[in-house]
Amino acid sequence: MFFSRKGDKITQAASQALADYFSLEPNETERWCKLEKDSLAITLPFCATSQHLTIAHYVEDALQASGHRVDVTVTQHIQSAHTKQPPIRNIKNIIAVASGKGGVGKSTTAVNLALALRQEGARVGILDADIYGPSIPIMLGNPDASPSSSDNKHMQPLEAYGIVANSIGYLVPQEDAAVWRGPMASRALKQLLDETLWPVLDYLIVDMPPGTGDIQLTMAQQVPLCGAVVVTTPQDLAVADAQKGITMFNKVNVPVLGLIENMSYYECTACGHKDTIFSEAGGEALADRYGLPLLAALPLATRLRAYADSGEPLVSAQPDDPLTNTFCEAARALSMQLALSQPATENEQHVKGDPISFKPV
Ligand SMILES: Nc1ncnc2c1ncn2[C@@H]1O[C@H](COP(=O)(O)OP(=O)(O)OP(=O)(O)O)[C@@H](O)[C@H]1O
Repeated sequence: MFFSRKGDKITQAASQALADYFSLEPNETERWCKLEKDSLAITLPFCATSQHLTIAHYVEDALQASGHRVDVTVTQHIQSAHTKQPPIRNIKNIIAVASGKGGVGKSTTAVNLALALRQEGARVGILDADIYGPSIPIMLGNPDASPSSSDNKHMQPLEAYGIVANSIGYLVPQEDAAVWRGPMASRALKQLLDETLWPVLDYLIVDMPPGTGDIQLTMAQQVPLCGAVVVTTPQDLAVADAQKGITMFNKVNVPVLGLIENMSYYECTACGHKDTIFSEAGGEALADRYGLPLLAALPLATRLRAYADSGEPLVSAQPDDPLTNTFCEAARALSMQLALSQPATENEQHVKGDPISFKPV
């Protein structure tokens, strides 16, 4: 009895410390804590590897302050969110990255976000469904590659920088795909999803075609999406289109997990002056209007474009760059938002294990 009451106190104090750390309620963090003899195991339901040590020390200090000397370990386990559509083999969570307007930096954001999720310890894939301009192959440095197939029915995804990828751009010349009508485009997306031999993935990021027309709507309906991220610039025109994107996802009951404002400002590399080229705070205002988290406000930065063009995105090429840190913060916030806002499914039968030919990265 004595021990169980003491154990309860330790778990309560740890839940409170975690709640303080993440600005949550203790009833949300209690289930992450498990007391085993003299140590406390915390299992986060989202990816945040870069924070594990800090969190462990934070909770240890809080426990010590309340008179408990306990070793704390932190790990993470990402579950599948429940979706209406049947899940895809081996993929726990599919997240669309979308934009109402073209050219706002959706693909650049999608690929860096995917790599940031990977840096935070998640197993990640990216599916480039942007039929109008599939740019992921260039950004991953393998534009001339194509997925191999041993049975002419299934494709091996390509691997780059610790993530796996498939793209319409690996399969058909861009001028062919760009003139596809809606049904062909959405059939192609479904095929890419179903016929790729995905290894076990915590997250598959889908880079959607820009816009909010029939093609995008059908795609959003056909894929078991557990959420979407909408990318916009602060400019009124882009924000108005991003708003249409939010409405589109609401229509098909896909929760928007957050917004990313890209090209928020330009900081002069010579004098440090900040210029808000595409207007100011449009993304923030949109996030406030819809009660959505603003996951990041990214500057217009030459190196973000240059690394993407060179075939190794910034997050992979420059792990210590402050912008990489911004992407990692956005990745942790996105992962946490998904874990806390959606019920996880009890049934993970679709997670079968990695294909024999795949060596986990
Ligand atoms: N924050 C940024 N700083 C500098 N350049 C950027 C930034 N974001 C994107 N770019 C550049 O802007 C161009 C368009 O970006 P990207 O292809 O990611 O946009 P998109 O929204 O996916 O476009 P599309 O509508 O064609 O799909 C690219 O050349 C990219 O390198």
